[in-house]
Amino acid sequence: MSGSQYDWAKNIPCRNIQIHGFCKFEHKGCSYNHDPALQKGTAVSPVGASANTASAGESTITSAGTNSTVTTSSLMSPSSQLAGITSINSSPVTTLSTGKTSTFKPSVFNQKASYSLPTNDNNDSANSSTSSALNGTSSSPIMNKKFNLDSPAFRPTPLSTKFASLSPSLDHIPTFVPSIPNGKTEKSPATETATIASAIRSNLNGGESTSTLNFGPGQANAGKISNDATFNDLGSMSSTLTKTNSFNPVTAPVFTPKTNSASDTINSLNTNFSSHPQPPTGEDLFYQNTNLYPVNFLLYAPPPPPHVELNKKSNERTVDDLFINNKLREYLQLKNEESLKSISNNELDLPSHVGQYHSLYPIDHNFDYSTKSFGYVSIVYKCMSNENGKLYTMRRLQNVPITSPSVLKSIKKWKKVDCSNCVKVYDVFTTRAFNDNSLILIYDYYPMSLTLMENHFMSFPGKNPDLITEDSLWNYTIQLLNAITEVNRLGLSLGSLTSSKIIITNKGRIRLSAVGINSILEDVSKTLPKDAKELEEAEEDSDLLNLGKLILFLAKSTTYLKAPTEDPMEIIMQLKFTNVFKKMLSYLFREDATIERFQELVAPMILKLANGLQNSCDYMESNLMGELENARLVRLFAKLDFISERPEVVKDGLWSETGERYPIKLFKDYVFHQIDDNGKPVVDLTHVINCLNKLDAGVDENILLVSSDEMTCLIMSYKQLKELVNKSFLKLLGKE
Ligand SMILES: Nc1ncnc2c1ncn2[C@@H]1O[C@H](COP(=O)(O)OP(=O)(O)OP(=O)(O)O)[C@@H](O)[C@H]1O
Repeated sequence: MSGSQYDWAKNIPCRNIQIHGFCKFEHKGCSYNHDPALQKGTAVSPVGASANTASAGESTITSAGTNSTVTTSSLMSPSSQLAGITSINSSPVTTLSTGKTSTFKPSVFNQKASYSLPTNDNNDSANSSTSSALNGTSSSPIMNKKFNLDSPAFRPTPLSTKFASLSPSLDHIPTFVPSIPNGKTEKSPATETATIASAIRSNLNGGESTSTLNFGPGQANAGKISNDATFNDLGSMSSTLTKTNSFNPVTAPVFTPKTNSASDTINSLNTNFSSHPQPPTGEDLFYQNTNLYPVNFLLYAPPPPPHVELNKKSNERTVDDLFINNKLREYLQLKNEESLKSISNNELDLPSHVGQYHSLYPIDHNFDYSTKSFGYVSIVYKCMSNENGKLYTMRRLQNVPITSPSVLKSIKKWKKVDCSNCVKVYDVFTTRAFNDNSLILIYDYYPMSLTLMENHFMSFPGKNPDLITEDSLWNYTIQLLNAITEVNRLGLSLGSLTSSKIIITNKGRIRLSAVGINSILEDVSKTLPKDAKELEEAEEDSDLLNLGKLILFLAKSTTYLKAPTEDPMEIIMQLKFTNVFKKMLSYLFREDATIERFQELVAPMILKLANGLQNSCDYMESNLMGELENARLVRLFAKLDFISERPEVVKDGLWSETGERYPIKLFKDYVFHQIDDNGKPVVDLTHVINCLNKLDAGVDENILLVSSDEMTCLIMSYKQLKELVNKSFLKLLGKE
């Protein structure tokens, strides 16, 4: 390589040094300049070469609480190194660790990180240096000769003339318009672009613009854009904006989430069986499936994933274990949800009140009113008493010919029935509130109940009919025997037992749902001209026989009868159940059957049932115990909140933040307002419950309480805190 040939390069900094930090051809003939003085301040500094990064190895990240000193180079990503981060400092705070999350690090928010970004000057100078070299503005005469401003520019020959006439200005470049599918209205690209732009603008401006977008069904103004499939995505995106901007809490429709929960199933049944199904309104369509999940039942205690549950050691607990069993909780919450359902009176043309009862809500699942269990159309509502605010079930029998109030007298005796297998009856009266002559009976309300008929023979969305097994039939028999025994003891008779008048109020728990009606209707029928023979036949059936008929009806539905017959004994012989069961069932059809003898017959099974019930009681009690502990903590929460941050005593030096009760405020910060190393809030229920339990017990364990500005640090024991809390609370009550 001749020295004179590459003389022009001797003032140009070598790019190898700029890029790699060194040039391996420096002494092997590279003609570019390797002088460090010239390199500095010209191009982007290579890693480790700048003054900033030279000190990087000494800078530290001081993690509050851990006091760890870590070299920046080991922590920083290459990009941050390039960005020249020198140090992230925060004042170190040492705290006492009382658990895995009990390190309070308020200082993390106050970290003042100093960043040293590469300056534009450097880049500019590098660029200018490079470009000057390329543009030949250096003093090299050779560059001037080879490549200068006067050199002809490269102009590619256009392949087509399509764009030749277009202006190079950005404003004049046409928008890309995808080909329009068949059948779609064609719009000029310019119109579309303008319309989209105006639509977005109108949405962003809170819909002030005159152009309207229609993104959801039921919107009054069906805009022109919404019909165009090209804008569907844009529409769905912008609909959020429109909805948010135009939301008015006063006029907004009440949102009822559509869920897959059991209660929803029941709800949907109401719709499915309705004889006059209502077409969904625009709002219904809009809201449907917006919330596929039931109300946030798991918001505060999600169940652990199955693998965690499986691998849990006997001494380990999850947050889930601190609360009532999830399935039980969900079930109870669904019941609560069902109890709270309501409907506007106008919607179903229901009276606003019937006597002292108001807020009627139909709970029938079967809207086929042609089936008349009692010879009259019967409709069941949930209602609320104006007297005590409790929920009740109102059964309405339409057009019962009651001529005298004396026919209602029998209810007095029925009110005395206090049996766990009978729904308690409270009241009976007649009303014209429904614009007819209705007989009303008021019963206890059991949310989410299904009749035996519904449970075993009907399928609802999300629920198939439950299988009838020998065990379930024993269960029903014994529970109904209990009801019969109690009713007979009071000198009453149940009359016919039908599967649609027995409700399942809990797993395997059944209750007679329409007690007393038969007695009233019998008295009513006595006031009417009646065939004497009919009356005789009605008297024949004993409660035991009625029980036998019901159990036989349920049992025979499980078996295919080879020889269809009406004779109960023959049917029982064909059943595929144990002989003990068959013996029990056939006894119910004997004329000499007595309750006492029947009770003896089923005694072993009663013991089995009693065992199951006691186990169930124990399970419920253990859940109750857990909730008892939670209730204790709720009271403690309330106590703490009653004491701290009271506005009326803020001027009281002793009570306010800087006064005697200051540790309580700091303790609340310690429990609820911790943040982790990254400044993220620590949401750890275990920590909260640990701390509150220790406070409640007043343990002799010290904690460090630090104010958020780190100006105050207190070391206190839970014992001292408990004394302070109690003292403050008594003072608040004026008892100190
Ligand atoms: N005390 C009650 N508490 C809660 N729900 C009840 C109560 N009594 C009845 N129900 C519910 O009301 C609904 C209607 O009950 P009803 O006795 O009218 O049954 P049905 O199948 O409609 O019978 P029918 O065809 O004879 O009218 C059932 O789903 C039942 O579970």
